[in-house]
Amino acid sequence: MKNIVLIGFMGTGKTTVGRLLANRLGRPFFDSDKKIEYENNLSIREIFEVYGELYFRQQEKMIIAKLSRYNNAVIATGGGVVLSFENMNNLKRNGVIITLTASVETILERTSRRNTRPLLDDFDQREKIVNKLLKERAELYYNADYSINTSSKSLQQVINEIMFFLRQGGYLRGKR
Ligand SMILES: Nc1ncnc2c1ncn2[C@@H]1O[C@H](COP(=O)(O)OP(=O)(O)OP(=O)(O)O)[C@@H](O)[C@H]1O
Ligand SMILES: O=C(O)C1=C[C@@H](O)[C@@H](O)[C@H](O)C1
Ligand SMILES: [Mg+2]
Repeated sequence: MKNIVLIGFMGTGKTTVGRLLANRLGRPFFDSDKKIEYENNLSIREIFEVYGELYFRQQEKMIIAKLSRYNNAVIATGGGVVLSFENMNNLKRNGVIITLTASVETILERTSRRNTRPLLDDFDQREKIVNKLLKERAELYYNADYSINTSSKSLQQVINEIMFFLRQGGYLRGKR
């Protein structure tokens, strides 16, 4: 069975929704950011600080290539996974791609809860940075089989909407 792959901007809920969805479906869950942290024995923040973003993107490519070879998994990706065609080609080969979106306001609120995202470190400029990155990436996030706006939706509502799409699309082969 195909992997279910969540893409989308920081704070749209990929990690949280992915874990819950995997539980619901009884499938294994992988988060590419978490995998990179584990394999490097460093946090994303430390990787950016010590080795820089380019190194992080290389690590991300390697991990995405590995995860794409799995079957039947739920995969939450990092917000910048769409920046590489190679990543998206790998993920699409054996995956159904779902984009999570959210309003700028929602993104700012959700990403301020924990300061784990080095690209949003400059607190005074966060709104500007989010708007800039969203503009640069908006089109790339359309590169999906389905898209859900998660603003003002509960986690349960998001999961239910994904489940509906997966059933309709025949991606669950009759499983609940
Ligand atoms: N639908 C939702 N309603 C309320 N809170 C949510 C919702 N989705 C996610 N959250 C919360 O928003 C925060 C960010 O979510 P999460 O870390 O899953 O985002 P992400 O897309 O994985 O971000 P990143 O790209 O940085 O990894 C978490 O505190 C999570 O609990
Ligand atoms: O949007 C991005 O470029 C990022 C999102 C996070 O998931 C992490 O992958 C990292 O902080 C970079
Ligand atoms: Mg995440």
